[in-house]
Amino acid sequence: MQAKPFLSIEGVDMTFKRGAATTQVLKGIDLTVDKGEYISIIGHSGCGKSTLLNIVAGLTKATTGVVLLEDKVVDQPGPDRGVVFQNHSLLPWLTVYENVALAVDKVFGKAKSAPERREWVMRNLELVHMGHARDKRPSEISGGMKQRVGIARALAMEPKILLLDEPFGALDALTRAHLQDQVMQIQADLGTTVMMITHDVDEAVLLSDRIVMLTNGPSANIGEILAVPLARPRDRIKLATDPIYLKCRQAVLRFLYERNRFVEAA
Ligand SMILES: Nc1ncnc2c1ncn2[C@@H]1O[C@H](COP(=O)(O)OP(=O)(O)OP(=O)(O)O)[C@@H](O)[C@H]1O
Repeated sequence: MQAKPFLSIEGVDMTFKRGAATTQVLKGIDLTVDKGEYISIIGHSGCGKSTLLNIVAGLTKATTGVVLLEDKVVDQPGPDRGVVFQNHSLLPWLTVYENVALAVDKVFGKAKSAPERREWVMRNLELVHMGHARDKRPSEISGGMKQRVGIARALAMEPKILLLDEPFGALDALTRAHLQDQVMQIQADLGTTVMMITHDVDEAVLLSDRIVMLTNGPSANIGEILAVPLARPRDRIKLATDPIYLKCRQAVLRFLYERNRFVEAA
């Protein structure tokens, strides 16, 4: 008998209704993700990437179809799915430590003692190298640092899967590269399963085990899935001339700019 998939998206359609108008955004999405896999979702603006991630997060209910995480139906948000958005969602009146502690207390309030929870908050801040800024408020740290705290907060809930919605999209190129390396390191250390939305072809190839390419909407579906057979750990400088890297990069570019060229809606 075949093993059950870790995450399974089955026959997902999504139609939004506004008054008499209806728009079908996603049509017939089927995807399975293995435990420990790093999956990227790529596609042109407005094709439905965030909608798909929100359905997996339990923030949006699919019109038809089902999402199963370890065989359990996803029908609401839960701590087994840690979500990080492009723009950090830290509470501005709390410190870095308190932002993470809020999530930890909510999830582990009963299971861990107060000292254990404090140690766990700090361990997760250290994981993203933010322990030194524990007493700062979000307004006192950079955009990249805020994203790192957001990642620490998501990881501190010990989610089964990390859902990243363009987590590096608002960052400058150097900060972005630094954070990509950190996320790769964390994933190698913890074996986290990740589903990440990105617009960035190099980011998708560098980080992913597989790249899921969505066709243009309306009624977007999965046009192609590309396996990225690059050994880990991955080094961005060495990969810049690696023939497998270049071949994967070209395959994604071809999909996006030849077969599914972006057409701006009228
Ligand atoms: N709550 C909603 N109500 C109505 N339409 C929506 C809603 N959420 C998303 N849409 C529409 O669904 C389509 C897909 O949006 P979505 O944000 O999922 O795309 P995306 O691929 O993530 O875009 P981008 O790359 O620009 O972030 C868009 O046309 C958007 O206007």
